[in-house]
Amino acid sequence: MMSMTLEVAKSRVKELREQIEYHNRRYYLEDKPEITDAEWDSLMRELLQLEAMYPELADPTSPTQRVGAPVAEGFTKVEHEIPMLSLANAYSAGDLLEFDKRVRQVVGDAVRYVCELKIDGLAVSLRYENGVLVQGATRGDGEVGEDITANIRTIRNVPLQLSEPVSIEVRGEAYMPKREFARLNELREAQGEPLFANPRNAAAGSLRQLDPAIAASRRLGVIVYQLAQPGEHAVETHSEALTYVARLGLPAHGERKLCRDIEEVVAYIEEWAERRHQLPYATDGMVIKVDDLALQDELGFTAKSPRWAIAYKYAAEQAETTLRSIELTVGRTGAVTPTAVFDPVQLAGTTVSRASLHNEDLIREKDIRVGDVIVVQKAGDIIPEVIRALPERRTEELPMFRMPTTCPQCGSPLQKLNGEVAWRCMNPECPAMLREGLIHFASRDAMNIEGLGEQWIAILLERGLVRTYADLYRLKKGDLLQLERMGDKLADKLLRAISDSKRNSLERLLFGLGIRHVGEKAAKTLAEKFGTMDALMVADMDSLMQVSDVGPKMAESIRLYFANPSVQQLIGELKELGLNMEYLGARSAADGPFAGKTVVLTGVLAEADRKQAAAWVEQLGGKVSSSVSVKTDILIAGEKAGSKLAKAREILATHPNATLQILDEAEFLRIVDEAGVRG
Ligand SMILES: NC(=O)c1ccc[n+]([C@@H]2O[C@H](COP(=O)([O-])OP(=O)(O)OC[C@H]3O[C@@H](n4cnc5c(N)ncnc54)[C@H](O)[C@@H]3O)[C@@H](O)[C@H]2O)c1
Ligand SMILES: [Zn+2]
Repeated sequence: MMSMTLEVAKSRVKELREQIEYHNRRYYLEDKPEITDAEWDSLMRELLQLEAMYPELADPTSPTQRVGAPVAEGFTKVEHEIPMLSLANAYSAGDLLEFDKRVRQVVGDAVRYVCELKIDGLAVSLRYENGVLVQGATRGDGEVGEDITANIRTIRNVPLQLSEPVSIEVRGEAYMPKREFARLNELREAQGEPLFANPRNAAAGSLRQLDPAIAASRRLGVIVYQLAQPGEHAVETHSEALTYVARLGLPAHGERKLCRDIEEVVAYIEEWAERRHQLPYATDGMVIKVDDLALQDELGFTAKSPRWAIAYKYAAEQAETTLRSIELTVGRTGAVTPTAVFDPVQLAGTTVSRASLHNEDLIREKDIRVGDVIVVQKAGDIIPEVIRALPERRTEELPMFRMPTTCPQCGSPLQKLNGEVAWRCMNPECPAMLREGLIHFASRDAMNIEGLGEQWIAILLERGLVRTYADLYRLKKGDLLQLERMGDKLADKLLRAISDSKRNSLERLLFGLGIRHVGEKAAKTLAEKFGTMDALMVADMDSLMQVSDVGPKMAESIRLYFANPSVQQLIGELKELGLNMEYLGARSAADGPFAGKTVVLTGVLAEADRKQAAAWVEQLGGKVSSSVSVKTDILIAGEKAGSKLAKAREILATHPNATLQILDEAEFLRIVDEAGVRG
């Protein structure tokens, strides 16, 4: 690079800036990156090096000098009183030693650092006035962000009210837990929707939405890592600021350590290199911050980042292995998905040997062939993916991958519907589709038949006890008792769960049937708008498309589905078997805002007695408990709340990771009213 002429450098710099701008738009605005973070980082590093070598090429509009991207259309803008900046990066212990040297040159040797795991989500600002949440915003370009208050309110661990009536702004990382990311992508794949590249993009894509119902349906969390104006709150160090923030009831960053020197920092980074994969959220590094706020002030900022902090990035974990075969599986919509099967490798804490290849086009684009050396990594720390093959390592000519023309399960011809990349088995009786379909039908978000998991479904199919969805409701105790490992009690329990599911509201059945493009949310809207299965079955394209969220693709798919005589027969049978075919109004408990939460009531409520309030909590999915402990999720505190409220505050102050949320009566009633369970 040293021998590069200015002309060559200039054109390379231009090219890099254009590429980075392009990828920034894909990443920050569209939440759909095309390249990996490591690839982006290397473009950025090259640009930084060139700009350092050729100062005459400096430009204040270069992406090296700017944060993020401007606000997307449709959002209200929020001006940040204090800019929300990025962080400088370190990739080695050497980089950290240099950072330490620069810091000590300015502030002297008595400096302590706080290390915090770098959560891979998106930065958000939360503003409280007199203890009440008034605004949530994205970082945007650092100066102006997007107003996402309505979405932030749906995040369960963000308190709507603090334990003290203070006015503060905090910053934190909004993230999608790894398991939720996996669940969401599975659902999207099944529905033929594009996948999110990683939890960060999924979180950003969920929060940067104009409809808060989307964010609400995805289980996001926030971890607070900064108090915006610590000077106003009588704290002298960053550590104290986070302790204070936790005392207010905010989810302060808990995975942190105060280090005496940079060597201790390096050791802490090592300590977490592997362990971090066990955390419920994805992390991509460690943030190192000068703890003393007065020293932070002395160090100040560059245009893009604070001089008192640096982000150490762990190397993206990739491994090379050999592709042994490409397996084909048939999903519940009939789509045939190729899966790479390779020699087992250690990756981000586990051994992996399989990764989805999604579709034939992708395999051809990446020219992946059985026998190739391939590079694999885990997207967002959780889902294994094949990044590329290394054709230069081929020692012999390998055959190109070819999709079979018939279903690997039932032998019917495969078809490609217009515009789609997936090949599909169109045989409605294909056993593979039925198996996947039943798993989905019984799942928690669909008919919620507890106990009827993948294994029992496989056994029922194998024994020929079930051939259609309707057969589930025809099962007799005698049938079940023939099965191995099926006891009397278990059989009763299973039959009761199956029978209970008959009473589900229409949306669960609609979602469970697995109509293409009809997700959980669309099922709900359709049930609400049409009221009954009969009305929906005869709806024409026009009336379907009048429903918000229903586009031509979904409307078409619904029409086709109900036009199918075997579907009509199935619905008829389900009706005869006593399944409810109507929308039952208010949300069912398992979707309720308190679903899975342990709730404690205390104090006096003005508008409801304790018993009534408890009934609402239960109707909305919560479990009422009488005492406050670390396991409590929500405390509803009325007037004159005493020892339970004190206990809750104590827990929040002493457990930085506690997610306990304190609601007053007004907030509680607002949730109850939004869910429509109050008369
Ligand atoms: N793949 C792509 O196309 C593409 C495009 C643009 C950016 N990127 C990725 O984004 C990065 C640059 O983005 P950036 O400017 O947001 O910088 P960054 O993500 O490297 O670092 C700054 C951010 O870290 C976050 N953070 C997490 N934990 C934190 C903690 N404990 N304390 C402080 N901050 C914490 C904050 O949100 C902060 O804004 C790149 O390194 C790259 O990985 C990728
Ligand atoms: Zn088939």
